[in-house]
This record gives sequence, C-alpha cells and structure tokens, in this order.
Amino acid sequence: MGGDPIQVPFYFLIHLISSLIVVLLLIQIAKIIIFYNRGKPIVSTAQTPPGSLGFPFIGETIQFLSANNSTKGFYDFVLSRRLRHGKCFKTNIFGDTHVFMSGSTECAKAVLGSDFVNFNKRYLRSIAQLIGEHSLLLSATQEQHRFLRSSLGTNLGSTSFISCFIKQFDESIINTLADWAQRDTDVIVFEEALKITFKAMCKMIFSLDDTDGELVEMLCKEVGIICEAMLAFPLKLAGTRFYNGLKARKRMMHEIKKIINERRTKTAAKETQHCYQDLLQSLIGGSLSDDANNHKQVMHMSDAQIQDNILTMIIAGQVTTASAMTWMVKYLDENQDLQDVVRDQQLKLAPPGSSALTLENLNEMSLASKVVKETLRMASIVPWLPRVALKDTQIEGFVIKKGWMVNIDAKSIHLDSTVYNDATRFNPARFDEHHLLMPYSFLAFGTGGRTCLGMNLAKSMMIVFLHRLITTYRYPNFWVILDIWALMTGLDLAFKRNFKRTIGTAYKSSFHSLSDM
Ligand code: HEM
Repeated sequence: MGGDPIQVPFYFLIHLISSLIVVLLLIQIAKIIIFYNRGKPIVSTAQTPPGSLGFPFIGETIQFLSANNSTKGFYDFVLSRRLRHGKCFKTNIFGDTHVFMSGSTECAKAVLGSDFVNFNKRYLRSIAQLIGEHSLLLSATQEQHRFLRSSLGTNLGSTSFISCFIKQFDESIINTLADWAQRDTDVIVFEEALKITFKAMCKMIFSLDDTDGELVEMLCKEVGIICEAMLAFPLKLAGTRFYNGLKARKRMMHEIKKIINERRTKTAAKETQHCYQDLLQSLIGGSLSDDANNHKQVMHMSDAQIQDNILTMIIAGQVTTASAMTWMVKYLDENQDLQDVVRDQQLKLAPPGSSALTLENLNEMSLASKVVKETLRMASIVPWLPRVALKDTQIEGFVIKKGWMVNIDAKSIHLDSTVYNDATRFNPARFDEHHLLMPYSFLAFGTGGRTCLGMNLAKSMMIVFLHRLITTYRYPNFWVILDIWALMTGLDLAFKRNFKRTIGTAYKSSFHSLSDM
C-alpha cells in the first residue's frame, strides 16, 4: 500500500500541464478572434472574396502585365476573373492584395464615399516613384490633400481662366484641323489628339506655345517615356522601361525647375510685359488656404511640390483627354445619323467663320455635351478607381483587410444594363434626364473629394474639338477621301487600317492613364 507514494503528484502534474495547454490554446483562439474582428461589426457570414493570389511574391503580376501588353488591354485581366469568380474577387499584383468590385453602385458608394475615413487613394509603388511623392494623387492625409487641391484648383475652377483657355484651345484646334486637310499622309487620330492635348496642357500650365516648339516636343517625349514606364515591371536595371521612366522623370523635373526659376526671376523683376495667367503663376503666387487654426492665409507650395504636381497634371490630363477624343470620333463614325444631327445643331449655334468659341457658346451646346458624356460612359477611360483600406472592414458581406487595395470597377457600372438601359448602345439622349440617374452610376471623372480636377477643362476640350471637327469635315467622307487617296497611291486601305489601329491604341492607352496608378 505504501509502495507508490509518487503516483498522486505525477497524475496531478499531467493534469495540470494538459489543463494549462488547453487554457493557453483557448487564450490564443480568443486573441485571434478578437484581433480578426477588431474595429468592425461581427457578421458571422463574412468571408474573404474568392479569387487566386497566384504564386508567392509575384502573385498574378505576370498575367496582369501580359494582359496589358496584349491587344485586349489590361481590363481583360479584370473581365476574365470577374467571369470566373463573380462580381467581387481578389488577386495579387506587384505584391499587393487587390480586390475588384464590379457592377455595384452600392460598393462604389461604400468605398468612394468614405475617402480618408475607411479608404484612401493608393497607386502602385512604381507609379508613385514616377509621379513623385509630393503629388496630389499620393496625399496621405486629408489636410495635405486639401492644401494641394485648393492650390491647384483655384485657377482651374475660375470662369475667367476657363474662358481664356477655351479661346486659346479653339484657335489651336482650328489651325490643327486646317493642317489635316493639307496632309499627304494618313491622319492617325489618337496620335494627333495626344499632340493637341499636350500642347493645350503646356499652354495652360506654363504659357508655352508654338514659339517654344522644341521644348514642348522634348517635354512631350519625356512624358511619353514616363507613361510607358507606369505599368512596366518595376526593375531598376539600366535599359528596362521602368529605369528609363525614372531617368525621364529626372530630366523632366530638371526642365520644370528651370522654368520655375526663370519665372521667379521675371516675376521678381516685375517685367510688366510678362503678365502670365497660367497655372504656374498662380502656384508661385500661393493660394488662400486655412492654416492649422482655421485662419485664412496665403500658403505656398514648395518647389518640389510644384514640380511633382505639374507632372501630375500633365500625366492625368493628356492621355485621358486624347483617348476620350479618339473614342468620340469612333462613336460618331459608327452613328452617322446622329453625327448629322449634331452637325446641324453645331452649325446653327456657331457657324464656321463666326468668332472664337466662348464659354457661353459651349454652355449652349447641350447635344454636344451629351455626346461627350456618353463617350465617357461608353469608353470608361479610367476603368477602375483604386483605393487602399485604412482599416479592416466589410463590404457587401466580404471581409476587406487593412492594407488591401480595393478597386471600384467603374466600367462595369457604366455598362450595367440594370443601371443604364440598353447600356452598350451609344445614345447621348439617355442624359436628357440625367437627374434620374442613380447616385454613383456615372464615374467617368470619379466622385466626391477626389473628383477629377481637370473635369471642366477636359469637357471643354472635347466639345471644342467635336464642334470644329464636325463643322469642318464630314466624315466618313473625310476618311473616304483619304481612303480614295490611299487607293490611288496603291496603299490600299491604309487609312482604314490606321484608323483601327488608332482606336486599338486609344483603348489600351486609356488604361495607362490613372486607372491603376
Ligand atoms: C477626359 C479626360 C479625363 C478623364 C476621363 C479623367 C478622369 C479622372 C478620374 C476618374 C479621376 C478620379 C480618380 C479616382 O478617384 O481615383 C481623376 C482625377 C484627377 N484628374 Fe482627371 N480626367 C481627365 C482629364 C483631366 C485633366 C485635363 C486634368 C488636368 C488638367 C486632370 C487632372 C486630374 C487630377 C489632378 C486628379 C486627381 C484629383 C484628386 O485626387 O484630388 N484630369 N481624373
């Protein structure tokens, strides 16, 4: 009986250890549950979105880049996954988890209506390096964003600035279109539109004009290289597209700095003959903003901020507007009856030979304005709007983790037949009753505090271009003349091929603009 005195402590010890393990396990499980649900309401049915995160580290980056380099353009990456996984899916690109949300104005509201609270704009790291850390697009805080936006937007929102811009742009378009008729080579609409919009941006920002042709051409080339690099693989190796883009950015920054310095010198010398009414002048002069104590005072952007934001404006405005113009040419080419109706109206409102177009003229051009809006809906130049989740949250029953990128698929909303009747038909009349449109259903320029800063400039450029194009030329006759010329010179239907290629380029380039920065 007295032979097994150690039995009780041994069993006691085993019991104690196993109990401890169970308690520790329970604590760990509780911690995981608490951590997982921190900051969001507990909905037991919530799940992470379906989809594949691809290979470790690279995710589905290769598939994304190859869609971008294919003729279909990179929206095809989204489309094919939407068909496979449904309206909300996740993927991994360039090391970040991305969630795409398609076809839902409710999702758009939940994400875009909550900028700086639950979400913030976020671009791919490589794009951020190319546009610069001071860019408005990358503002980390609402305060920073408000300051940059009000500095950049003071001029763009003023009627006198827009009126002056319209007049200059109109003169430039008249000259360009006259030049088209003299050409003995094909007109490639997208290439022309890129030149037109770049010239307009240079005039609006720095007052550069035809007398500065070489400089404008050089800047245009650098911006082209930077845009090319935006969706390239971010490898900083000599010779790669990304590396070339960074080099181009450096040269571009140098040139902008030179222009700023020259302007400061002229302004300091009070050279009265140089009375600039451009964006640069207003940035140098500073803008009235609220300080930390909510007192109005003139605040100045630093030179680094001015440089990065000038580059931002050019990148955000050039390719987008040029793509939209090209799509508009295509849609009107495919809708000849409508083209005739628009032409008749435009001829009545401002016949050829009448004085330069004004803001008042443009405000009367209601059909042209609807053509512009319908073009933007159908083409969805910026197909999705990227944001980053600032905290764990849930949208439409899906868990979104802090740090994930959430992309609102604007294109899918624009082409959703439950949002727009007969959504794939080009029908400007659908905007006759635009007040009947659902909220968050028209996202061509984004919405809320992040709405496109150049929206009015872009719309003005498109209306002026449309007006001058269709009151100067009748196409397809215009195109047919070129076709006949091409036939006569034995080049077969070279123009038609070029025209198709142009639209293809526009389609792809539209994705290079802001969409996935
Ligand atoms: C048809 C032409 C254009 C289209 C379709 C377009 C589209 C857009 C869209 C969708 C956004 C919002 C992106 C988001 O919320 O994630 C945006 C923002 C912006 N756009 Fe445009 N844009 C056009 C022309 C322009 C022009 C001409 C300029 C400059 C003169 C410009 C400057 C900007 C800037 C600076 C922002 C950032 C605003 C902010 O973050 O506060 N855009 N644009």
